[in-house]
Amino acid sequence: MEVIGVKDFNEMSKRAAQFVYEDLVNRRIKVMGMATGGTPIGFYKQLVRLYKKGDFSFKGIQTVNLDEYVGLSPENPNSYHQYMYQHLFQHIDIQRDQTHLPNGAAEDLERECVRYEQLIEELGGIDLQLLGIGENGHIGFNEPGTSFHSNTHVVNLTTATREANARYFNDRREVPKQAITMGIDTIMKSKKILLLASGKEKAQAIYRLLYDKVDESCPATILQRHPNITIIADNEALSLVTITDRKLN
Ligand SMILES: O=P(O)(O)OC[C@H]1O[C@](O)(CO)[C@@H](O)[C@@H]1O
Repeated sequence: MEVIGVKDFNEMSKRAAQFVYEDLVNRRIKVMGMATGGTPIGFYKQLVRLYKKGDFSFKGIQTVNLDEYVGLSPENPNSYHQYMYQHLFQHIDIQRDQTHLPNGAAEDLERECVRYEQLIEELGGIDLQLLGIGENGHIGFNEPGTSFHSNTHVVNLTTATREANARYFNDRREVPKQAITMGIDTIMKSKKILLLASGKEKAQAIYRLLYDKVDESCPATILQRHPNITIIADNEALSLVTITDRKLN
């Protein structure tokens, strides 16, 4: 595991975009796992900037997102479909059939989970998965207590997660109670993982990810067992981490 410490959100976003862009340009990524939330917004902005400066094409690349809210159609402004369109897809040369997210509005959610898991397999698996981290150590929408053996599944969101995400909705009562998320096993099968963290609210989760016993009560601890993971985090998120454990920027 490599931990790269940077000054702030802006540096984290730039560093992460360079990291991914290099892999894209060198054709090390065919299938890229995308994340949503506040953390990767700067990353997407920087990735678009690099894309616009260079001559890289997204032709041949497929994207798969970690999760989507249950009950929101892809057209809903709060859906992760719209998030991805707004922050990335509309700015790059990628066609609709190259981008994949779970359908939170599917009639049969169980079947949708199976379809999504199979799709990832059929694409050949994820070459690079981008991750954020929840304050309680969740990854994707895998809340504490989720089995490490889980595949794509429906989750009941905790009150804490709904509260944390309420800032994106007009009314907190609109925050869905469920989501479809890749499971922990789905995430762990990715060939490479890049996790981003910014802000003091994430310090405890990063500390637990690095030092706690691997246990389902903190989903992110499983990442200690991933063979190829890089963490890019800012000073506040790394404030509980000893200096020798970071590669300083
Ligand atoms: O980046 P944020 O907005 O702090 O969210 C952290 C995590 O929470 C989620 O948005 C889910 O609540 C994850 O997708 C994300 O990794």
